[in-house]
Amino acid sequence: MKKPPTQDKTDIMSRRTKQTYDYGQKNLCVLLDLDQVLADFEGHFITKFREKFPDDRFVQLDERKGFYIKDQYEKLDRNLGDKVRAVYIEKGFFLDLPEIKGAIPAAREMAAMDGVDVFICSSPLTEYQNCLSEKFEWVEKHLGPEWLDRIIIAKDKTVINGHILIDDRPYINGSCKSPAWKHIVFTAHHNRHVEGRQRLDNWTDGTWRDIIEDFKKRI
Ligand SMILES: Cc1cn([C@H]2C[C@H](OP(=O)(O)O)[C@@H](CO)O2)c(=O)[nH]c1=O
Ligand SMILES: [Mg+2]
Repeated sequence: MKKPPTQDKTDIMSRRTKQTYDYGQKNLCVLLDLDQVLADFEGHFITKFREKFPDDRFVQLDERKGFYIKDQYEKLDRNLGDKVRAVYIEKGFFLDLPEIKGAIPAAREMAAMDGVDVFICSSPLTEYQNCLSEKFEWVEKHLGPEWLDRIIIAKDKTVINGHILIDDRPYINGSCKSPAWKHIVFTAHHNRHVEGRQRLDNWTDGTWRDIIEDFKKRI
């Protein structure tokens, strides 16, 4: 069993989490995905794509299907793949993502709940050059500098520990075949065809609180 650290060593730790070590109480660890859970990747993509390539065909949000935007556009026209990529690798794309409605107040409220630790768990693009630093900037801008300590960047989210992962990607695979977390699918146009999954549809109707309270009882 992990021993409670001495007072002077805990300074940074206790600032980051409300972890209680082995005093008999356990915190619920919630992993929040960033793109399409807190930040509106899909909506911003369409705006930028149409600005940059006004003469090209595009996919309306309510016609989106499948996780990768590029795959669907390439089915429309195989030359669109490079244009899609050019939109999201451009400097400023990730920084300028608007918030998903209600996500920021919900994340703040969740992090302030007793017995709950919240982390942001996001994958970088392989073309990380702009995306990686802009994810940190986005979090600092929208949630504040104290949230920088809560960012987990992982290409493979299956190896990350936590009780719940709220993520719009419907199938999350990786080297760990039975991840510690339970995946709650955050509803997006691209995943609404996927059936039989526990979901969170939005941050505005308060149902996220029921999910958190329910999981708190289960750990
Ligand atoms: C290429 C691509 C990336 N993304 C997001 C998912 C990842 O962020 P996140 O893990 O925060 O959801 C990030 C890198 O792939 O960009 C999409 O949501 N759709 C796409 O088509
Ligand atoms: Mg996502």
